[in-house]
Amino acid sequence: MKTFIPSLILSVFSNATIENISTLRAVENMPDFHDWIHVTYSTQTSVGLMIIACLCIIGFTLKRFTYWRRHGVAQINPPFWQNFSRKEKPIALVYEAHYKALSNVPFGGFYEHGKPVLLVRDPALIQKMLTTYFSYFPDRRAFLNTEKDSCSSHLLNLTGERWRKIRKKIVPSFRTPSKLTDLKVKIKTGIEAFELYLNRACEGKGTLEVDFHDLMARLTTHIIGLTAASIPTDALMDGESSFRNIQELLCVPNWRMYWRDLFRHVCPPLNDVFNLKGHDKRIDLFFIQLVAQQEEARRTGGLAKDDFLQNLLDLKNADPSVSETIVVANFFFLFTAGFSTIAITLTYAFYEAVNNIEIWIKLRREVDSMQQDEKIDYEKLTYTTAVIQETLRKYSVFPSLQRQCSQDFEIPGTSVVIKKGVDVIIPIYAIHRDRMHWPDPDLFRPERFLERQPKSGTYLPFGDGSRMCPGYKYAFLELQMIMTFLIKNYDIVPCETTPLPKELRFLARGVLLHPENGIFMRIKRRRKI
Ligand code: HEM
Repeated sequence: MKTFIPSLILSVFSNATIENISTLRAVENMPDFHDWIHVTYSTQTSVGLMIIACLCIIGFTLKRFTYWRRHGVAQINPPFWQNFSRKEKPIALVYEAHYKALSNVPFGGFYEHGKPVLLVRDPALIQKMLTTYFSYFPDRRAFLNTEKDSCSSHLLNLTGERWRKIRKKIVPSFRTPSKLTDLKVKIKTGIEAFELYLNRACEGKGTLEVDFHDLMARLTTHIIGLTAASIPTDALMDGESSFRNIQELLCVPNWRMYWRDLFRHVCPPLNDVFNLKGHDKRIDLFFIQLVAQQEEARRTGGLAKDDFLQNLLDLKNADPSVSETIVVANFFFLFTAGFSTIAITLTYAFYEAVNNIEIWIKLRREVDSMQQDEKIDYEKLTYTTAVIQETLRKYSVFPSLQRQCSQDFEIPGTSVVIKKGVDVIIPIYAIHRDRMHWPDPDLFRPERFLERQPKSGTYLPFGDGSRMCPGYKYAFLELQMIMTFLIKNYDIVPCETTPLPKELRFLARGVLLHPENGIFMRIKRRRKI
């Protein structure tokens, strides 16, 4: 076998074969024999070429899938096909499996769509990579063409100077104390509209059995409509909601998205060749039209509004380098981040609280002891805040943080160099459920946040460093306001279809930690006390 393949390859190109053929060509009055020789020759050539091609593929694959081993880093060897197969497992669990497989090392390598990716486990190293060594890891993995793709050139994907400029300008609109006070008023308006919607839905039977995730998504969509664009959305109206339909397209993955992602990951230049978009065209169109309508209405009405969109429009008017695409993309992202992350967190927080009567009683005691709504000091809601923190630990909405190495980086204390362009994954879902850092990690125990501060690098629901989530204060405020409103005014209990903890599944292929098939619960107006 050892000599068979090389001799076959040689025979394809060797003079001997050519000489034989020219001798035989002299026998021109023997057509059948000539044909036979021709067929044999072309079969030999094809087989030879196929073998060469196979050898090249095998060589290339072996080289690619031993990248980490060759660089002195422990690696996970998934079956080759798994690199390209459709992900049937939620990404949180895929990375958790890698995290566990690399349990003896501070970092290790794996392969995603054939590309080497570094998974970092050590909290101290993670902390440093996100903060002290930020200049080596300033950006996330970029698969999209932020120049051409309407909804992709937003903060999450932008890099370098373009990212810095936009972040500096839009972050104050949801972080400074005065802005947070304004936002509080808008969130309250949204909650009031929701109360009418919920009471209407509970009418008749007096109780409502509902997919709590869908209910929370309607509420948070309505609120982000007010805070981001000062518009009431149709999410709290009966019947079809255009906003919810668009969100379904965005959050529920399908085959088209899978193939698009695969092409993008395996061969990024295909982005440009086929002009691949990050999202369904209908999503792009929806947000392009929404921004254009709002811009026109504000120009003709002469009315600048106090919201996220106005901030982006002001930025575009003041700086010619800020394009319409940047405005649409960032508006799209704030809108999406603003509804989905908060709806998911609320769903799991209530799921845990209603399944644990002690937690529910403690929450209610704290909320009932507070003053009337207008005067609630959310800072003082220590137990409610601990429930939110514990929810974000057990169910980290973003299961991982991503970075890309921008210049060769030698990991301190080792001789391992992370090469420029290598992707880095920080598996926060797995870290948040590691018993080394969190005793009884599957237990929902808010008290752990009242007892001690988490160790640095072990609790990262909002990321860290200069790329940290700028919306975390706004998110906390909204979560606290919605939780106090619901706990104060409604009884929420599990129903027959509420999944047991062991039955709870996350949506496979989703970017965020969506519950699969929603979480049904029963909700009823609380009797006046
Ligand atoms: C429970 C709610 C939320 C969670 C758990 C969350 C989590 C995260 C995480 C983990 C990141 C990546 C951080 C990193 O790479 O270090 C991120 C980025 C981001 N988030 Fe949030 N987020 C939430 C709500 C929001 C809200 C309400 C907004 C705005 C309205 C928002 C806006 C952003 C933006 C703009 C980025 C990109 C920041 C950048 O790259 O400069 N997030 N978020």
